[in-house]
Amino acid sequence: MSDIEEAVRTRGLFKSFGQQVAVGGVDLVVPRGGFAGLVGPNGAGKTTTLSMVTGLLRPDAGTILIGGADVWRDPVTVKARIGVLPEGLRLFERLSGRELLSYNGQLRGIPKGEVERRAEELLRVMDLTESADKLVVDYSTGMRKKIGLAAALLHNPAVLFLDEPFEGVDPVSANTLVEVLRRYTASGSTVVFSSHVMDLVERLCDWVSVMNRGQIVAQGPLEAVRGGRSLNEAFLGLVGAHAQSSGEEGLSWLGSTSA
Ligand SMILES: Nc1ncnc2c1ncn2[C@@H]1O[C@H](COP(=O)(O)OP(=O)(O)OP(=O)(O)O)[C@@H](O)[C@H]1O
Repeated sequence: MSDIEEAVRTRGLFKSFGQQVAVGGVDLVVPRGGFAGLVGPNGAGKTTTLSMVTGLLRPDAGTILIGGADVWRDPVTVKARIGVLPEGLRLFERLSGRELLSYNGQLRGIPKGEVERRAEELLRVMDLTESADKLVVDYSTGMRKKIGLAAALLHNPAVLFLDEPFEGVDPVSANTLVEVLRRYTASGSTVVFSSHVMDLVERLCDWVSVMNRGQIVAQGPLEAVRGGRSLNEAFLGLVGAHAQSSGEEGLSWLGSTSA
């Protein structure tokens, strides 16, 4: 794949926190127009990788290109191209949903009338019109994810990064998010999202990167990574989860009461 066809390309990405190597030389690739899942067990380094890729955390070493532009050398170009739904979702809580979108649009330099038009459409598609004037602090988890996604989409980015977008989201809201994301990728844009939910990744993604202990252990088209198994089976094999789950030896005290 040439750099032109790659929406995201990291080389030798590295980050440690003291003695802890969080990301140990990652070459992440996501093809343009792909719907990509970044999966891995807790602590694998997904959030640290996405934070560096989106310009939120400076790498110790390595390079990151988004659509061929270097994230840390050319941050203005890259930030205009990307949308981010970060982990923990720190939003401006004292704004209403509508104000949040309006504020984001103005920060992005989009003309006011256009911001209003896009914001109303996004609120409608996300089923948030009735709550548009409520403060974000009073939103539920699912509503926060939806308004966060709306804010990340408002400037029509070429690449959208989502850290655990479906966590804590009910099936109805998850369905709305999926529909919006499908529509977005159908037009040639790229989505990269991290998740623990293999079924969802299998259903949505055409490209998968599997991380374990700060490394990419498998990466490519979904079918190739699965290799004829379910993604969950392939994942457990890749991250060595069978070896870790020595349930028969430990926890002998658990479940032994007979009250
Ligand atoms: N700010 C930090 N300071 C110290 N250690 C950190 C920090 N951020 C992450 N780490 C460590 O780096 C490793 C990777 O963490 P990271 O949050 O990137 O994993 P993850 O794959 O996103 O995990 P999860 O699926 O649990 O969210 C972990 O061992 C974590 O403890």
